[in-house]
Amino acid sequence: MSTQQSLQAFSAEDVAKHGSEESLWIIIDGNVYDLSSFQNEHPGGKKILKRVAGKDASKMFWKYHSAGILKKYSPKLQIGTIGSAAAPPPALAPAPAPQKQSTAKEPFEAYGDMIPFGDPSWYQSYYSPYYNESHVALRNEVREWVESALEPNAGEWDEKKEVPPEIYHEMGRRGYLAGALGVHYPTEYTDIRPASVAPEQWDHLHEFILTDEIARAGSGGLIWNLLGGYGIGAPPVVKFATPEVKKRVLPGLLAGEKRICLCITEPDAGSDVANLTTSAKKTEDGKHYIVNGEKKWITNGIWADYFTVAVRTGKPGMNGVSLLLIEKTMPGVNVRRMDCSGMWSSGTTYVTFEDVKVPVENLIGKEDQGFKVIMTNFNHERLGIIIQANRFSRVCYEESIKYAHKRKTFGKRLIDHPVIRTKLANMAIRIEATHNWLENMIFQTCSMSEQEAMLRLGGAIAGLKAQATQTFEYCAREAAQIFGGLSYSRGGQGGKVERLYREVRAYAIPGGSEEIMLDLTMRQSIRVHQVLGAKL
Ligand code: HEM
Repeated sequence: MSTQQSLQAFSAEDVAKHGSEESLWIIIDGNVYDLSSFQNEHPGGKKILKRVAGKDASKMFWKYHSAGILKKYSPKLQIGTIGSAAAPPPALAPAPAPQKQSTAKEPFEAYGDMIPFGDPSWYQSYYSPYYNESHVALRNEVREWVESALEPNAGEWDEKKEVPPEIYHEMGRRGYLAGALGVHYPTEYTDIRPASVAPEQWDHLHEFILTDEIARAGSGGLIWNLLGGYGIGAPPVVKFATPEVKKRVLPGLLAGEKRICLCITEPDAGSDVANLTTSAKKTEDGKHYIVNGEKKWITNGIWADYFTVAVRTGKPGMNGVSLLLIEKTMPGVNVRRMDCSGMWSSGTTYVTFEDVKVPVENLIGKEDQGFKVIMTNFNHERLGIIIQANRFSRVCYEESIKYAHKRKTFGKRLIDHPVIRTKLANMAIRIEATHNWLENMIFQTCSMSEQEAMLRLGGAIAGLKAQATQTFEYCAREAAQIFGGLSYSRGGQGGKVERLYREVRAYAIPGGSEEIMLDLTMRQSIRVHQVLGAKL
């Protein structure tokens, strides 16, 4: 295995001497790869490599692969570069770190590959009122990690239905878990600090950037593995658990050493939360609850140490619901993996509670007032879904525009066909509309109290969720059409699009289905605006 340190400088003539099966070297973009051993395991076949042995194979390589392949295989196969310097290849070069202060008058330097609409506009040197240099620094830090450690492996992990636990620990060590709670950065429960942002500066825009950049790996399964259970299961504990429980539970959770999930949905109660039936009956001595019931589609359940569970402690309807922190070590907690059409590495789980004895100290918030706790979770949960769905739409668009520049049909590139440009434009206009509204909403949450945001933004965020998931569905479909057969087989150039297409429903249904969201948009906005003075 070669490392970046041991790269050597070669000339084209040196490479030409290795043009046989016994010693098979090729050049891609000025870098030299030794494929002598790899040729037998090359998924595209051995013969095709022999044809370019000893030569510059850049054109052929880019015809059949996307950039992630080089990132994944370079450490193993790259032995040098053409010319003098043994600099890291472009695909592995660390992201430039422009650190200019932004004001509404001065945009940041361009970042990323500048594909039109391929990144949020403030990455591409457009003016924005929202961001400062700490956002730039975090963006660069996260992107570097995602591009080197996550994106090249996302497909493999999804097929295996498992992300190495080390990656989750790394989320903790980097302070990303602590920064993903929809609240201030909780320095009171952890000594971990993010590398690029002072904890007191950390705001909802940082969390937005963190989620958006991780979503760029193009796998809902991966991002739900890392943030799916935690991002909705941990905030109620942070906000409403007793000080003793917080002290005992939070340090391990924030460090990524322990895992948590949120259990609300049941086989018979999804968006209709007020009708859940999992029961929690108090023992006669008043010291415990005995919990019985089933929870379904629980993200991360199979790996969870803690379960934030909605239970019925009182009368029917929303005023009889409470939240309990149930622990894996308590007898009677059982989990089994569910088979779903997508999100494979997210660990979708069926959880059963059978006579689980839970100390009353594990109550989160007040008895029978769990519905309020659940309500305070919604904006954060939905904004997370929106951020991810919109970046996935962008990934579909970005993959498509790149592919459209290399694939030729009827004698010209796809991008030269007006029908393909129209498809790309229809994707881009939806993505940009969603992103701009999303930035505005997150900016509001930075400025409003949580209570105010819950009341005033609930309707708009519900509408934005519907818009984001409809956009995702649209973009996944259009990208699949552009990729043709490549989006129907798993892996390879259309791999991200194939996977994302299967993940669309995981965004349009949970966290409030599109139908419920659209209705809520109007119901809640009308109610709030009547209070604010709308004459209707
Ligand atoms: C560093 C060198 C190379 C590596 C690491 C590599 C790796 C791979 C991998 C992992 C795949 C599976 C599909 C995917 O995940 O994209 C693949 C497919 C393929 N490769 Fe390569 N490859 C290399 C060079 C080349 C070259 C130079 C050619 C052509 C001369 C080539 C032609 C193909 C073809 C035709 C496929 C099948 C594409 C399809 O299924 O549509 N590869 N390669």
